[in-house]
Amino acid sequence: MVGATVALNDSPPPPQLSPRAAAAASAEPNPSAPSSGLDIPTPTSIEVLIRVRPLLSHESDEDTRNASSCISTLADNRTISINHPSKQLQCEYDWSFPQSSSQEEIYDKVNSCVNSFTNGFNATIFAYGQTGSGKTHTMFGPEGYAVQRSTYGGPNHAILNANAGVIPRSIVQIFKNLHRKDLGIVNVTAYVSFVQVYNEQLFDMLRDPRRSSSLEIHEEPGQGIYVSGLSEYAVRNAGDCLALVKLGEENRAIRETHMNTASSRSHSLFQIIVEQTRIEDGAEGERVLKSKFNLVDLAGSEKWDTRKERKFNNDQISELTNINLSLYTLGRCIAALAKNGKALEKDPDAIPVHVPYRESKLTRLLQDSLGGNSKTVLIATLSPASDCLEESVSTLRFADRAHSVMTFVKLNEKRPVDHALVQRLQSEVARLRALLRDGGSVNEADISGLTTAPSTSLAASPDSSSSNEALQKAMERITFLENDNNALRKRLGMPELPPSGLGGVSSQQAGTPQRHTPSKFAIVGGGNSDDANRLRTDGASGEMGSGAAGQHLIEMRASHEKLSALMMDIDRVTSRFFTFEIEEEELKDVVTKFMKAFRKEKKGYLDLYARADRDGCGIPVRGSPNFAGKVPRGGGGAKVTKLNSPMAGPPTTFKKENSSPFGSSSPDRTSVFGTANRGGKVLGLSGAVNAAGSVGVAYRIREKGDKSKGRGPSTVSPKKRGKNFNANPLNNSVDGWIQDDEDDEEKLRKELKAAKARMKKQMEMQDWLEKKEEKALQQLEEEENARNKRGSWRSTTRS
Ligand SMILES: Nc1ncnc2c1ncn2[C@@H]1O[C@H](COP(=O)(O)OP(=O)(O)OP(=O)(O)O)[C@@H](O)[C@H]1O
Repeated sequence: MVGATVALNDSPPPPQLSPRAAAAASAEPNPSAPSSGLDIPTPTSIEVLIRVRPLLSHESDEDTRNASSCISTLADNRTISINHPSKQLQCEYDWSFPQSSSQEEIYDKVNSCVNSFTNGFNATIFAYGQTGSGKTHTMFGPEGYAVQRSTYGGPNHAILNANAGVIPRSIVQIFKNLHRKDLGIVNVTAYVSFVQVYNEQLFDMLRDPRRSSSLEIHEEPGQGIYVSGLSEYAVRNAGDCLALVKLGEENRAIRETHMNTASSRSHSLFQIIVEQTRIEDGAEGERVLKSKFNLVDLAGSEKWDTRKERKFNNDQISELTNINLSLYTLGRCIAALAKNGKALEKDPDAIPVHVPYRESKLTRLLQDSLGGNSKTVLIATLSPASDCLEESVSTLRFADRAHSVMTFVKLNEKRPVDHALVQRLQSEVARLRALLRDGGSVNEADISGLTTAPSTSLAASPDSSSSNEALQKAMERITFLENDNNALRKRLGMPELPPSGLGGVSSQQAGTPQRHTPSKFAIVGGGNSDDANRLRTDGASGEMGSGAAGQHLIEMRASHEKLSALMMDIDRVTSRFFTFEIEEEELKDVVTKFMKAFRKEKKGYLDLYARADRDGCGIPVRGSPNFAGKVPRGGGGAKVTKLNSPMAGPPTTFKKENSSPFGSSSPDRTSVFGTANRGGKVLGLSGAVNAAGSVGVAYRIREKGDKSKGRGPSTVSPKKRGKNFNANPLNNSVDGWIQDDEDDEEKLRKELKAAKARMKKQMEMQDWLEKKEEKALQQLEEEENARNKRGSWRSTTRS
């Protein structure tokens, strides 16, 4: 359990909050801080909140369950206390909510996660707990929680009732944030999707109420994990979003069980993706942020009760088995991730154990949230009833493990190339070249305005040796600018320019105590392309000038190229794994090999930087006072912008249909600002409402590969999408096609037959699962022991 835990009875001694976890928790990125450096993943532990709901009347009813309340929270708001004749236990988490907690109090504790999301970080909030323990109540609100939608659809018109849960509250906060004037947001688009995992199959909750077309999960480099075929609705305001939540809830698989009159039989994932462009005061150029927010309401775990077995029909058996199976896999993933976190803490080169994400749809869907790039909060819900004690302890154990899991949070930022800056750098290089050719000296004023370049003083001096020194520095500076310029050109997709040669001198020339003239430079490089090529070749073989910076840059460039090649190799082999061309073992072997080479090369690269720094080349290096937080690339201290970020987005395009029944089809209606304001000023909010009074929300569909299509709902063919597909999610009546009853009956009969055939197996599986869980945990222990003995292999906890 987190922090100090007092074990009162038979519970094992509590693990303390690890130093690494504590450090990581304090190292959590500050979303409102300037972006620089936040694209470096920050290890952050999953935040664990526990909520104990009140005892319900049917639980305490003497004629039915006659249960008493045996779980409470202590005044420190962290400790959960179990007080039952068979078990006494106290354990501490990040926060524990007492039975009397309001929905608002719960939300207040996750609000920072919502703010992180709107500031460009991926975030996840998920509710876990026994069936009937209050997950849906916490995430959505109790049945009938009223959310008023505005006719105008502005964020402040979405009025929540006090019972509204985390999801509706988050939505309102998200749109409030996106409309803040001080964040420099000039354009923003928000997409919403809602998917459920029912019987190990994925269904679109917004367009497939009858669960007729199951969807597949895919992963592609640069895009992460996504559900192919899932509709993503472009929402303009909180009102749109809340209407979709409500619709999705209506389409969720629920059933009355002995524990809950409306028990969710599927795991649901409500996802919001926000793509925003910001232009901040005083910042160079615009930033594009793209972040994902996952709000997950899991189906509840439930023990197989043999006394009630007879009352279960085939569907129930199938649901229960699948729910338990996926939660069991979730538990194993959490256990493996927790082990990896602890092992890495002890030994950074520890070999991670396998995390079985692929063994269930749920864990595959949540892979990023559990061990990837996401700030994650777990809300574990408990019933205080004495007859739920066993399940409650099991939930607490799960929560405890979850807290040891590290995710790696980073800002999902893309800084589009600033063409003006490139132009300025190019003309700066040209100007410096001209100055040198004319035999003039270069002084500080000549290079003003280039804040990212090395700040070498180039004051002119009548003394020939110091002027030679100044010249040397000027040449180093030119090399720097040329490299920087080429790095920018590369990002623009433009061909690299050959080195002019002005930035490098031979050892002989460097030692010449005379002012360099244009003709001298012509000997080295002279700006003509042949010479430039020669220079590059010479440089690569180490003959290029003895100017320290020139030499360092050549070596660093070579090292950088090797590192890039290794990264590409790793990327290639990983892609092959995801396309099932190679097995996990092979992946591990190859990656181990590459990582070894990579580490070695990286060390050399950092050493080069250190040497360069020592030699006074003005290149910031880790540990030196001028290091800004990351190793510069492209041969200098210029600010590095990560273009190859995972925010490349799904392979989708957005298309609007003129004939859309969703009201206006103006091209701006997908923007939260509702205006054609890309890069311009915000003109206001769009609040198009169609004649029927339902807000029109267009959507796009994620497809595998790059054949994505955006569609207007009116163009979707019922046959293509399945006959029960609801084409218009916000129209309450299912518009479209008429059911073919006979076909359905036949289909149902077949399904029933198949379910019967599976039933026996599933019941056996139930027993087998419990045994397997024990075995898996034992195996993890063994693996950890073996790993401690074995050599070193460093990796992340990602599977
Ligand atoms: N904090 C709470 N205060 C009052 N009632 C609550 C609270 N939490 C849950 N309940 C009530 O308990 C019952 C079960 O809650 P809920 O449906 O949210 O459970 P669940 O964990 O989502 O169950 P399942 O996994 O079966 O879907 C509901 O009637 C709900 O209104």
